[in-house]
Amino acid sequence: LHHGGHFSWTMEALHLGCPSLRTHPSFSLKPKHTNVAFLKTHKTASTTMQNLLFRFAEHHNLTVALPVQACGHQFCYPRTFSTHLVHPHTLPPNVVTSHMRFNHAEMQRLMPNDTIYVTILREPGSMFESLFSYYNQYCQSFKRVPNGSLEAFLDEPWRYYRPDENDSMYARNTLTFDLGGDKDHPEADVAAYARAFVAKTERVFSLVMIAEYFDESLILLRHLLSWDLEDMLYVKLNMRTSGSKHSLSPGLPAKIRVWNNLDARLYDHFNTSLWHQLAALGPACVARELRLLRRAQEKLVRGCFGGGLPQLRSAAQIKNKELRPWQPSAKVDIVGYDLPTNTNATQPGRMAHELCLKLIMPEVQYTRVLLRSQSLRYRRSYPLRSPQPQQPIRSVLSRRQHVGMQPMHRQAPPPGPGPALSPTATPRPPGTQSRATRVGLRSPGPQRKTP
Ligand SMILES: Nc1ncnc2c1ncn2[C@@H]1O[C@H](COP(=O)(O)OS(=O)(=O)O)[C@@H](OP(=O)(O)O)[C@H]1O
Repeated sequence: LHHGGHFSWTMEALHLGCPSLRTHPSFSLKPKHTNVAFLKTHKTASTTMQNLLFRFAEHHNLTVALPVQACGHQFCYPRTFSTHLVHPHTLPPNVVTSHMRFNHAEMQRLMPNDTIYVTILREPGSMFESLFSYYNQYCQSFKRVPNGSLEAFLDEPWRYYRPDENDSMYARNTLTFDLGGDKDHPEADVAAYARAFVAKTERVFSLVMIAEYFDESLILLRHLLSWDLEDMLYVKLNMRTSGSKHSLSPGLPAKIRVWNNLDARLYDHFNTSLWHQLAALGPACVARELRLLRRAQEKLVRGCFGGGLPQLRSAAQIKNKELRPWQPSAKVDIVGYDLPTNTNATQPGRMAHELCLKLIMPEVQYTRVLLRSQSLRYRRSYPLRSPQPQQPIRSVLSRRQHVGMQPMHRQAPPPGPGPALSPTATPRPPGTQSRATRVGLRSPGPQRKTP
């Protein structure tokens, strides 16, 4: 997959008249941009995107900033991101992509100066329906609603919604919140606030992808980062079964937009700007790249699964535990995939099997695998350090906070003891407290997969 792809892909694209390739004939020689911060927003196809970035990072031997174990697989969301939430074995990073509440200043301290910032948004109607279904057992605003009715919630949202309680960020303007904004900005000057917030987001993020146009967004991303076609391949992750989805009755999408007014403005703005960027690339170029991308995708899927995509399965049906996606509650089915048992035999070697496995590996497991491999690499590069007993989390944090005031990307990995925070811990079931919670590191809400 990774042999000769860049050349043939670039030659094909050259025939398309893609402007960036015409004006930069040396495109194929341009090095890939490898410092990327992807803000993983909620329910926006961000897990599919994260998986693509994890695979890219592994393939190119890059470092991915991952959360300290006390944060789980995300940077202690919904706390605002801070560099002391980054695992020391994952420094200095090239890529960051785990869930966080965005904080530009802290990201600048963490990431190299030439980092390209990317995020993804989704149409508010389908996004809110997904949030409402996924978090119906966690988010109090949703739990209060009789019969779990989305219609009832949207008829009188203020009856059920409490802006300051745990998990309220899933119930209103979730995108704005994830981007670091004020989800409950007062109505009086909300239009001015929205304009300023959109402008600020545009200044920081070089590309805002749109979930409905995922492949088109990937093409823009490919051009932005000078990546290869092979780097953009994916299979969809973290989908609900059709039985877990509710179609929106007429009138609901409009109510959702009013309730999530800041997110709706963000979406409208960046959806328009996505199409401007695609127009600048040229419709013929985009159409051809889409065809090439999808053709390559089919080839990959055939290679991995011996035909089309394997049948989607609910978590309980998936034999390999490493491939079971996290389930938010008994009421929602998140589907995943199983690798055919004969994959090893049909592939030329272990690398291919590994690639197929990673392609469908859910977020929680992949984060754990990556932390383990990066910790190993870290220890190998400092072989003289002797193993130390586990330190209390508070002292680890104070050491890292002490390291604190420097930009982290300019530092060597901090010397000293081995991991105080084991990379092998499993995610905690909802509602249970970790030791870190008791020392005050964790977020206010219960520890679980996506929140
Ligand atoms: N490639 C692509 N294109 C469009 N949509 C996609 C794609 N991949 C995943 N999905 C859909 O994204 C939803 C899951 O989003 P996230 O992975 O961001 O969710 S999470 O917050 O990390 O749990 C989830 O939506 P719902 O099924 O409506 O819940 C997925 O079906």
